[in-house]
Amino acid sequence: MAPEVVQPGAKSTVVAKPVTLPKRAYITFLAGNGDYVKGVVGLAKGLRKVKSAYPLVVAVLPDVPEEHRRILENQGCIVREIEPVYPPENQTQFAMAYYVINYSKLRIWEYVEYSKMIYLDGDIQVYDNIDHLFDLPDGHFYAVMDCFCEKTWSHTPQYKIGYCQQCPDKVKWPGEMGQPPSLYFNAGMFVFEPSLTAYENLLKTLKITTPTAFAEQDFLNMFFKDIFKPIALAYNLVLAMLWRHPENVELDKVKVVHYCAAGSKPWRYTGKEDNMQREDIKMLMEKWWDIYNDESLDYKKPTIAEGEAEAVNLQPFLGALSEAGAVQYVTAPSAA
Ligand SMILES: O=c1ccn([C@@H]2O[C@H](COP(=O)(O)OP(=O)(O)O)[C@@H](O)[C@H]2O)c(=O)[nH]1
Ligand SMILES: OC[C@H]1O[C@H](O[C@@H]2[C@@H](O)[C@H](O)[C@@H](O)[C@H](O)[C@@H]2O)[C@H](O)[C@@H](O)[C@H]1O
Ligand SMILES: [Mn+2]
Repeated sequence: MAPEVVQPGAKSTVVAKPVTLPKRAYITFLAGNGDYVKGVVGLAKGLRKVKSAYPLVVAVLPDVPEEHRRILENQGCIVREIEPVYPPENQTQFAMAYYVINYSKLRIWEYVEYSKMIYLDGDIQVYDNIDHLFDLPDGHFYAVMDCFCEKTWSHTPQYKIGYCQQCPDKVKWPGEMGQPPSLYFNAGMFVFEPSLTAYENLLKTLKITTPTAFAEQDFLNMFFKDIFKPIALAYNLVLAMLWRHPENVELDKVKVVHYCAAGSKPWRYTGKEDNMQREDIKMLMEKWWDIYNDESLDYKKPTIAEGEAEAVNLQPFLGALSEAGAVQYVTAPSAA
């Protein structure tokens, strides 16, 4: 039925098309039946504590057990299964053997129902609201610069000569070694726009790219080199920065902490590894556990109050109306 046309002078109650705001979400990645699920529960509760306005999507590999998926759904997460992504056959020695599964992160570019997403590793915690990052201009890949000083980098020329992008003047890049490395981001946190074109290009390019030590992190740095825009360290404190570049860190201004240093996963913390007895590390462990153990931060399913039930029942009707396309006018006889 064609929508009635408003007669001039008639009063009309416009039932306008519900405005669909561009969808945004945080997203993380979970693999295996081990203890990283604790990291994701902590992240979900941390985002709730800072009153983020957006949901947390969890891209899970098929090997994540039903029980873990239930735990995450009961924490308000949107759990979505993804197929693994493997790099081409290779003899590469990854910095950590398990990095091979991290290529599966590439699946998140397929979530085009979201206009913009913020990816966060499961070993990350958000201590201040960072929703404003969703408003960064489109067309770029935003992430925080990494550090090359940990032993995990010992295979690289920059480590061998003591060069790090966090302090480029301390040990200068020698001219005889050509150009210094391009700015390089840590792939534990980034702001991106899902896109099927980018997704297809990522998978196609991966097939012809020789894997390297930092797996998908190296690959993403190569792929997004031209549109990568560094954002402040406060948005992804790679823990090693505390002892490698303390002059660059203002801990009380840090909004996001990335527990990626050896021995720093809070749910596995023993304090035995190098630097794990530092006072700032012990404080950050306590901060993480305070949120993880805080039951007041557990997800509570929204209940529909009696009166709202009617409104909620209207939704399908309004939805159908909006499906009809044109703005609907419901004319009422003129009061005059
Ligand atoms: O057994 C694993 C290993 C990794 N991950 C996911 O992959 C991310 C990247 O791995 P990790 O954070 O351990 O790398 P790091 O940042 O420590 O180098 C993790 O944060 C998790 O989200 C996972 O779910 N299960
Ligand atoms: O698969 C490669 C991983 O590479 C990165 O971790 C590294 C990196 O941060 C180094 O700079 C540290 O020295 C190291 O400890 C840490 O593990 C990302 O955090 C992770 O999400 C993932 O991409
Ligand atoms: Mn990590």
